[in-house]
Amino acid sequence: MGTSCCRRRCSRSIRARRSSPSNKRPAVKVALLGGSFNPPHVGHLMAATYVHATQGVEAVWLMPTFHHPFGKQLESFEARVRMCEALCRETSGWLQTSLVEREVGGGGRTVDTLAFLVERHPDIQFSLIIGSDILRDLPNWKDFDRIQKMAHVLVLYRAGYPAPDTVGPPLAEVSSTQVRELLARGQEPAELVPSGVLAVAREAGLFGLGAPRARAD
Ligand SMILES: Nc1ncnc2c1ncn2[C@@H]1O[C@H](COP(=O)(O)OP(=O)(O)OP(=O)(O)O)[C@@H](O)[C@H]1O
Ligand SMILES: O=C(O)c1ccc[n+]([C@@H]2O[C@H](COP(=O)([O-])O)[C@@H](O)[C@H]2O)c1
Repeated sequence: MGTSCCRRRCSRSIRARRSSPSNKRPAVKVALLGGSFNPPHVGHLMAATYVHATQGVEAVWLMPTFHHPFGKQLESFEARVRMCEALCRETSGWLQTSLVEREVGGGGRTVDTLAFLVERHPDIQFSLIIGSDILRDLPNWKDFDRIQKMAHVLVLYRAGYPAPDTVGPPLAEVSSTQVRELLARGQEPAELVPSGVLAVAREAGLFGLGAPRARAD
């Protein structure tokens, strides 16, 4: 999948729109869900599904970070992309994985990614999904005001992080941190991570999976 695929799919709908007799058709709407995805989990899937089901967007693009702006230590970009692609396979095709953050490079700031996407896809109207836990970090984001000019920002209510002006009901109480902690204890987070994502993680030996476990005796 990846960016090229997002471009292909969107180009198709854009071409269809351009060949339409009316040029008053609304823009193609795409919601972006950026994240570490270390690993992706059912909370990401629920967030994307909620937005696709209620916000009138044709597609949701997962944008795994290439360089995390705050320097989080993560599994490799390629491995996280493969896990995101496995998450996307849980849907009928409206959820796609974008490699754009690798293409943009730099410090991994969302404003730069968004500016790049807006220029590349002038016919797409972007919205940006963030969970309400992110609100406390926003003062440290680069140019959040500019982000709001380029995209409609949708703040989803992440369970445990109530805030004013969130959209929708509280979403699943699950995090990648919790998943990593379970894996580190040798527990299978089968109820929190789709099996296809876990299969990719296992096959690639991510999060210590498949590594020899220390014996207590
Ligand atoms: N359970 C959830 N409900 C709603 N939004 C979520 C949920 N989990 C993640 N998100 C949102 O998805 C985006 C990407 O999240 P990220 O990949 O950092 O996952 P995370 O679970 O927060 O990871 P970590 O525990 O490693 O910090 C963020 O905007 C975050 O708020
Ligand atoms: O643009 C910024 O300054 C900025 C600072 C921190 C995080 N972000 C983005 O926010 C998204 C969620 O980040 P995180 O740490 O919750 O995985 C991800 O796409 C990051 O690139 C963006």
